[in-house]
Amino acid sequence: MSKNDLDYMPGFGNDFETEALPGALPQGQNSPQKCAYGLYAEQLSGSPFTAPRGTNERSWLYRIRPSVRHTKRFKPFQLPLWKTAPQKLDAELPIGQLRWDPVPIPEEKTDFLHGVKTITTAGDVYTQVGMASHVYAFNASMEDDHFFNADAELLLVPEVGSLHIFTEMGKFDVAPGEIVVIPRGMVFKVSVEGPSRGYMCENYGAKFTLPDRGPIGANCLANPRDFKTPVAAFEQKDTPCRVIVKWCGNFYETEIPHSPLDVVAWHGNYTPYKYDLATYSPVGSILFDHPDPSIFTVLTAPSGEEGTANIDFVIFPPRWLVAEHTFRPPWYHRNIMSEFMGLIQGQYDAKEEGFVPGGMSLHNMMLPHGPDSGGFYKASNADLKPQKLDNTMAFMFETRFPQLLTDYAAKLETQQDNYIDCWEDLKSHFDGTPEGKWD
Ligand SMILES: O=C(O)Cc1cc(O)ccc1O
Ligand SMILES: [Fe+2]
Repeated sequence: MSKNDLDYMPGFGNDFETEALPGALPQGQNSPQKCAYGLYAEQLSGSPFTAPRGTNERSWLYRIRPSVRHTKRFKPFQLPLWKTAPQKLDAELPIGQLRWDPVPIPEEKTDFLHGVKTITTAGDVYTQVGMASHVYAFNASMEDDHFFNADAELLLVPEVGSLHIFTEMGKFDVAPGEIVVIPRGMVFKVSVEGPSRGYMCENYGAKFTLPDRGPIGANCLANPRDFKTPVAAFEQKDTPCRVIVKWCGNFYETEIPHSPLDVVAWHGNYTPYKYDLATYSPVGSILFDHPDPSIFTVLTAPSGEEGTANIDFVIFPPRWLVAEHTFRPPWYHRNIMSEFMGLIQGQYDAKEEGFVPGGMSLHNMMLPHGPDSGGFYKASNADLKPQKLDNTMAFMFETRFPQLLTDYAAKLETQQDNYIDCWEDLKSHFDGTPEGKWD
């Protein structure tokens, strides 16, 4: 392999092409009678063959062995804390509002797959709608184990520790502050240097794409060139390996005598990619009032119904607050969409205390929420000069479906029993006068 096998190509949804050995990628056709280097040609389809051009996704992989040689007989594999929708709604479990402190990172040797714990599931994997919100916490690399998820596209949001991800289509380094998206069906393994923690969204539905910008125009928000797809990289390893598969909520393993990461060249538009959240160019209110948080959407997974996302991935990045005569933090609200939030860094402006990096909150369909009492009084009395919100990076997995809690999440010892009390000190200021009473 060349020393540049950790290189990236810019662009979102481009038709890329890349080869780790010169001449490995056929030119002018997909299926030569015999491929260079004796490789096998294989198509990986991310959309039905007949999807409209704008959503048609597939890649051609040129590999040492075809994927059918990377899956032998399957036997069941257990990952009991990684759950899948549909879950039955357990009347004993709370619906929210809920908040948790960070999950501890295990001390015993734990790899990525065993580090995933499901917090909520939504929709239905069998009909390819909905999602799951997970946390991961682990400390060991997958050496000879590999994984692919037939159920979902994966969006990983690291909070502690960089992830080194070797996919069929190339290698990534993903640091906290960056995100990575791995398409449904793609084989990969995750390596780490030490304790690692973050969040993960499983998208059972249509792939994440960039939101339309409407009147914002052709620039800002997440710009396509800031998305990075790796160049081809492969390993030729003829020692025992395992492939673990997630398929309709069950896990299976299969043992093979070689590495499945053997793609020497590829071309196409069905690819993994990473994105640095610091390159997001937020657009906001520059005179008064507070826009809906959809203005901070990084990626959206459409549901088929216009404007109603299966999932929106939204961030709350560092930014200037300049609105005049305005209550600047999030307003109080109830929402038909369900909001799972996490914090990658610093503080969130609606919750200065209690919501810490690695923690999470759940504000489910139609359940009221908004700034805690401290935040409300501070913002109501603030001097409204321009203010820079620094040292902050929160995010939201927002879905049109109710997010059902797992038993694990409901019983997690880091759940804050007193979360609901953060609104306890919001008083009535109504005394019949237009000024109200504020003492
Ligand atoms: O609940 C939250 O904190 C997320 C959020 C932020 C905001 O500015 C407006 C609405 C909203 O749901
Ligand atoms: Fe909200």
